[in-house]
Amino acid sequence: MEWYLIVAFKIVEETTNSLERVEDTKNSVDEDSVSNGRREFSPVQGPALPLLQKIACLSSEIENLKRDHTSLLHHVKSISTDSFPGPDVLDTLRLLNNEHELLKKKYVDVSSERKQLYNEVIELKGNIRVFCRCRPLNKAENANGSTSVVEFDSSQENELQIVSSDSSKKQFKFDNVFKPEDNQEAVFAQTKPVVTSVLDGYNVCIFAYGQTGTGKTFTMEGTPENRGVNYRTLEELFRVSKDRNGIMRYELFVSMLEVYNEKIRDLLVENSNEPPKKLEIKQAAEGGTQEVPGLTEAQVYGTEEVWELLKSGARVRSVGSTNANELSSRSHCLLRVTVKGENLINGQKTKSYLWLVDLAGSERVGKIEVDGERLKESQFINKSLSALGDVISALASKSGHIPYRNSKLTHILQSSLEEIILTGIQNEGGDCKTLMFVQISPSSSDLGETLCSLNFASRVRGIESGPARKQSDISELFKYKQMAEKLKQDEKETKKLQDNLQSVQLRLAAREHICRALQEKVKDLENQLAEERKTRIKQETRAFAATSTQSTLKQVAVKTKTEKKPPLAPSKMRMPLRRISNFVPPQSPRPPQKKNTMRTTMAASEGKENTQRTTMTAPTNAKMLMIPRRMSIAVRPTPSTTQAIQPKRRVSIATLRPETSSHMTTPLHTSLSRHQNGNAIGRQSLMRDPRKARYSKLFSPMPELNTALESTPTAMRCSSKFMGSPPTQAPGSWKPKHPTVVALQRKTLVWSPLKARGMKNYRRSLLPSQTFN
Ligand SMILES: Nc1ncnc2c1ncn2[C@@H]1O[C@H](COP(=O)(O)OP(=O)(O)OP(=O)(O)O)[C@@H](O)[C@H]1O
Repeated sequence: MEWYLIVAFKIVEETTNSLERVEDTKNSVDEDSVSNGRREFSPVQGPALPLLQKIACLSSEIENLKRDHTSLLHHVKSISTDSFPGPDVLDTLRLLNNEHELLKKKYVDVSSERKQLYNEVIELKGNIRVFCRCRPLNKAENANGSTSVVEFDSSQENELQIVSSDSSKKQFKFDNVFKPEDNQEAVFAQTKPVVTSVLDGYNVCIFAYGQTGTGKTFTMEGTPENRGVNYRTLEELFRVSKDRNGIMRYELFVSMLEVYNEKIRDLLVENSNEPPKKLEIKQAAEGGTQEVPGLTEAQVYGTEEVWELLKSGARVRSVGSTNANELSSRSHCLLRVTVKGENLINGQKTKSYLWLVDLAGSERVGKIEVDGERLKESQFINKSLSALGDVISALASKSGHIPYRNSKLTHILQSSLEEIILTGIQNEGGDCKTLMFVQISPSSSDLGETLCSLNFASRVRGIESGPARKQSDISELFKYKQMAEKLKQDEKETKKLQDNLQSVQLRLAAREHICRALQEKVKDLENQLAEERKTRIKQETRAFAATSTQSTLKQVAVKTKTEKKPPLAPSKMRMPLRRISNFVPPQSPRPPQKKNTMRTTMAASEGKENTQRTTMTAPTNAKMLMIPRRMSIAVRPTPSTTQAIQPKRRVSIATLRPETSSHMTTPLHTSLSRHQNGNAIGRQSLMRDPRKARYSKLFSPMPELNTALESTPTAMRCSSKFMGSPPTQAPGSWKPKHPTVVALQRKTLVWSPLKARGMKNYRRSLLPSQTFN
């Protein structure tokens, strides 16, 4: 602008100068002509004419120049007023400049906030997301009449049910479920948000898993008519990067490799006939990511170029024919898209990877009937897939060690499965985004494989990772961890208790076994006893018959008849033996004690050889000391090694009560006498023991018996069914007649193995306690 003004001013200046010069010339000419005119005016006027013409020309020239001058002046004037900004304009310009800077800064802030929010949305949906896609029944399946075992309930979104052969249904839920009729667009619409994260600097990994022939390659690669996730992803990346043009500058690079039999092969080599380069995974210096040195990395600028690259890579891929898929992928195919981004506003640089993985089919070797090379391939495939499962499990359980290096597949995907690495001015932390497509077949013939795949996918879906979830409530996570710890402890304790319970149950079983054996023994003994009783009754009946013939004893017989006790009830009518249990039975009530009649039963064991049982009624009165006493002794013969245990024999012995009680041979009496001899309080202490006190009462006088004894001859005194015994009977064959004595004689006398073992607790339960009545 300034030069223009300067030029204008110069022109005006020059015009003014020339005007002045012209004016000067004109004036000088006029002066000359006046002087000359005076001189030439008189007689000679001819030579003045050219000068006048010259003046006239110059005058018109002056007029022209004057006009130009005026117009130039106007022009200059207009330039100076219209073109130069005033101070207001300059102020506005300054303000606008400031505002522009502010907006730039705001944009950077908002764009990073958008990135963050977008990332959070992805994380809230799940950093590891699982989509299930079911392919339609194919021609072969339709031809052989296979039915679909997959059911989709429209009311339950993202769920599917597998109908088993027994009509039972198993339900599965995923982040998205695609039915056979869902097309490639529908599938990619749900995939898109995850994919575009890579442009924000996040690592993304998408892989397709499933049985062979279920559509993994169809989903990832697609066909020219139905392009898959790989192509659509790159198309979307180009679209978004174009949208962000001017703010972000992106560069996209594509690599394609396959892991075949645990070897890495570059699929983008120029000449596929060349021997394959040996590629290895190396830890990169920057950020510790996994790199494959020597792997072709082609920069791509447009979708068509990408499509050509994908096609050429797919052509080189190892495929083979199995009976499950004519073009079965025998390797894991990995397409890596490297995105380098630069923020044009703040200069921030990012580098992120997007892995698009078409896994080899998870097949059962037996099912697809392969052998030779195919078998070897299948083994490698299954090994690497199980390594992937292990990594996922370890991630799910937040294990300290994740076995990435167990296979080439997991090793190469390590950084994509763990954390995002951003290079440049600013590093942003965060987990990578993983999306898995679990591909299934609807056919009933693939039911087993379908269930396996769905179970694996459910396990993957169980991984709850991602900073949004982690950061959303760290205390909650800590609480869960503690709960898990407690659960582990509880489980341990439960196991311990179960072990204890088992050992107690074993001991109980052993005890019950012993108890059963003992019960059987008791039953045997009861039978023996019944036998013995029968024999005895017979003997007694015979003795009674013999005595009843004697007429001299008629009167006595009449008397005895009134006192005679009814014969013992048959064994069936007696109280049954109590069942042996492991519990101590409650104390049985004491038998009612008759006034003046005391009874005791004592069992005395004399070693293992025999067992004696003594029953007696004993008055302590001096007179009564002479009353013949009767002791019943059960004798068990010495067990011999060659003979079975003989039934014990019982003998009844009538004895005379010795002069002093100290001569009693019963255990009670022995103990009593020991007390008496030892110290004076012996008896008192004995009396304090209720059982012993009961025994001691036995030795108190019985008035009833005393009277009878006074009025009846010794041989006749006892009222019993044995009253018929002749008076001439020898003292050894004396039979008591008193009902109590007789009853005591009849009391069941049992040799119990429990007694022999000292099992006192069982005594009450095994021995009848009511035989005294
Ligand atoms: N959703 C679908 N719609 C139509 N056709 C499909 C679908 N999914 C798969 N197919 C067809 O099924 C056949 C097998 O698919 P594909 O080769 O993708 O299976 P795969 O899982 O990759 O098998 P492999 O593991 O053996 O490589 C192909 O012919 C494919 O076109």
